[in-house]
Amino acid sequence: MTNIFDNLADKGSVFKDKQYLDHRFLPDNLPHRKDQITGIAKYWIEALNNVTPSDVTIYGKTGTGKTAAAKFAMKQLEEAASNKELRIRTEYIRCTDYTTEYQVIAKLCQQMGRDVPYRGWTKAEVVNTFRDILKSNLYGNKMILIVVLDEIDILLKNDGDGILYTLTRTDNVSILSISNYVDFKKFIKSRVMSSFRDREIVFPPYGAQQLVDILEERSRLSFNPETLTNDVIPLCAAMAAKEEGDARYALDLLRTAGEIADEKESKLVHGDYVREAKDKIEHNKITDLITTLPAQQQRVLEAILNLTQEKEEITSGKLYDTYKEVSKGDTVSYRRIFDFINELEMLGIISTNTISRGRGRGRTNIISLQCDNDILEDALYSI
Ligand SMILES: Nc1ncnc2c1ncn2[C@@H]1O[C@H](COP(=O)(O)OP(=O)(O)OP(=O)(O)O)[C@@H](O)[C@H]1O
Repeated sequence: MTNIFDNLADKGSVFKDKQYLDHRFLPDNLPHRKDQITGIAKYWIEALNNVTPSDVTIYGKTGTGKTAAAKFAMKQLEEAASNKELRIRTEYIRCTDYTTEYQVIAKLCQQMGRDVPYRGWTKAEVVNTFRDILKSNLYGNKMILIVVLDEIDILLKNDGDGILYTLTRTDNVSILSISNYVDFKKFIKSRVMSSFRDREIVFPPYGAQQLVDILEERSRLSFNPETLTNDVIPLCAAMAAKEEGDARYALDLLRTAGEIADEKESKLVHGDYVREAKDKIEHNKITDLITTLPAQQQRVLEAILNLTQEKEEITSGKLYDTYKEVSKGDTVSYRRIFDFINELEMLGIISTNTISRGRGRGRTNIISLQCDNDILEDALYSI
């Protein structure tokens, strides 16, 4: 009997190797980021002269290549250092995974070979262990450690600026911070700012033509030859350029369009599949967002959906009445509904508009849905 996997594997694919479209893949060449990578290298070159480099901060919107450029520079520095037999270490931490100072320092200790638990010790014990590791490497040349803190804004928001205080007060440590927000320094108090004299590098959004270059390079690695029709890459690039020049979104569009071609058993990826891919990505994004909302918030959305389908004008009073019906007695207070409305508006799922009813009759907030009814319905009823 033939194995079920043989049949599926035989179907053929437009992909040669899909891993090259994965977010985690680090290409050997990053088009249009030479200036930024050279910018990092100009500060880090100090390490090759056995001097601790200045701290560096890189800013840019999502998908502008900050992580990729930082990792690329790390690899290059390690290579250059190994040729010179210098003791330079670079350590990368994603602050969405390690959200407190304790966790970051513990992770650094672990990455440098010391078994430190993620809880149970005091902060002082972890920090002392970290400093010991750095000192114990101090024979011959000193060891320079470059710590890359990706999405540092999350860490600072969650746990304050203690991490920067500790790292800036540890000898031979240089920090590279990566942030999506230019104003992340509002989380840093002056006692820390005085020793955190960072150099800043900005990553601008990619333009459509730059995204074409990036996609062309990645598609050569990941797709079989002559499987993309001419309009596919320019379309992905144009759509992603509109979404604030986000290369990650451009790659997602390209990969999803390829997957749609495989699903349809087509030997070619067509422009139409890119449009389908856009809807599919949007659909998945909204579904993910809605399915992870707290249950009461989902009931509020269900009430908004019901009223929208009945073509009702949605005021907060009417919404609260419908919400009570939907949630069958298990309700939150009328006041709490306003917090929910604000949160849903921040997520971009709904919008509110204040209108005046005419003299003496006050002002009313009208709520409207900002996402497709069908997508919302699918998401709410799939929970
Ligand atoms: N110049 C480039 N050449 C090739 N691929 C790129 C380039 N810039 C970004 N990419 C790719 O786009 C994706 C997103 O890039 P990256 O993660 O570096 O963005 P980011 O700015 O760190 O985004 P975020 O702030 O969301 O973390 C990755 O898969 C990366 O390999």
